[in-house]
Amino acid sequence: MNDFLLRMKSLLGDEFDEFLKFYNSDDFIKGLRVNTLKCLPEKLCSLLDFELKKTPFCDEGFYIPSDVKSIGNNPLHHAGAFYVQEPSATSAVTMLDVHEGDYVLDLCAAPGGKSTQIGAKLNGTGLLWSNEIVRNRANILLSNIERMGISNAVVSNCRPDELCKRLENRFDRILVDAPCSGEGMFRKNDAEREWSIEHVKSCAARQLLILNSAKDALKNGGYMVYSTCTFSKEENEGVISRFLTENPDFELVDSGVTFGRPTLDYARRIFPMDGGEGHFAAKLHKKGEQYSNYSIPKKNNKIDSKILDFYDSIFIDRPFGENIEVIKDKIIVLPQNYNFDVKGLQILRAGVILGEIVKNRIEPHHSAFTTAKKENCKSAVNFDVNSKEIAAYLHGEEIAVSQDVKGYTAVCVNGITTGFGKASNSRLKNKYPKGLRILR
Ligand SMILES: C[S@@+](CC[C@H](N)C(=O)[O-])C[C@H]1O[C@@H](n2cnc3c(N)ncnc32)[C@H](O)[C@@H]1O
Repeated sequence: MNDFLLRMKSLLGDEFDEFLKFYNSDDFIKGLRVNTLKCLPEKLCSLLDFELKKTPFCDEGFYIPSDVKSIGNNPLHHAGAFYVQEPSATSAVTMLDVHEGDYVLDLCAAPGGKSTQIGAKLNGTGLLWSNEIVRNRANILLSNIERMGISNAVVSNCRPDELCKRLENRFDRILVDAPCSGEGMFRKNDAEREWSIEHVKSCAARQLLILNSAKDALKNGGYMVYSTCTFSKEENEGVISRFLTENPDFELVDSGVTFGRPTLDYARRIFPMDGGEGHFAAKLHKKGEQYSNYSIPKKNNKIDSKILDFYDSIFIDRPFGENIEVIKDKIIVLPQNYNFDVKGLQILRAGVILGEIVKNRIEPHHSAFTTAKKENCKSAVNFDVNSKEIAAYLHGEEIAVSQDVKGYTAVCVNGITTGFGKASNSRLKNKYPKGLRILR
């Protein structure tokens, strides 16, 4: 038996044999989370051709049958109706208990499973700040935030210490889904061959550093969830115990959930026997009274009437608000609550790109259409998830539309915005970004 399994045996005692059954099987536990910004669970269940079964870890989480293949190519996935997410990975945001209006920082956010879950909970209110230290992973995070239609997010590519010093006392809730030794993923990718106690210890040290950075950005009275997808006690319990010793102004609190099993009284561990591949999460409270969010002075910046005309020519009721700024060639609608001094920080996106200025003209941006609801689009075409038209659109082809559809037009799958095209003479020119298209 290898060192990893020996440790699991001592951790699990009588339950080890049950764990081994999962470990030795090729069928791993698969799931998805419905994105309530774009679709309700009942609607998704009625549109997919396989059965969804609820998980215990979050209201929007479902198991999918292990033989379901290529779900990422489903048009509803392209439309952001759901996020493919290992079921127990949704537990940490449930424990964070985000409320509408909260300012939430997700410090280790790529590829964005938990950030997009937080974004749905905020439902366009408050602010989501998603940070990822690795640049190419931050780009993937951004693309998922766009696909899931989150209008009130900031995506940054910063070191946690640099970022949190600049954002001192600004957040009601912080998630630290820390880089870890990933033991909960071993069954999937045989990474246990790379397992070593030195790696576990270096992950634990790095996690403590990240938590000690994150604490500065949390308001007094705020809550922080630390989570990993590993089983080792040097990470998880070890990191939480050391953090609490070093920071007496923090306490471990009961998150009120019943999934998985308790550890350190209030933290939760999830093993495959509990219905997920494996997760650990602990909720911390920063003592003190919580003060309310800064009131945002209404900006009186004069917006060029050409920009407003463009906005109104494509969307109804200015769905992303009017906090508009032109940065280089991009017209950006910033989140309403974006009042941060970001000089020197690597910000990839704040809010929604409404359009780009190309040779004195304004062209709409893909993310504006994925974020708007169909009802807010002046022109929209709608196709069924199984239609040949939506398949053609996602492949990058031109599609036939009725004669009366004209100009920039949202393309929807069963009423959910996926992208856009430009219509004339009964044809819709494809504007689905090349990097997102399904290859033949
Ligand atoms: C467990 S993953 C996050 C998964 C993400 N929360 C989700 O739900 O999709 C941890 C992330 O931490 C990032 N990371 C690696 N080293 C880091 C460091 N020193 N500080 C902060 N983040 C780091 C990794 O690039 C990775 O994207």
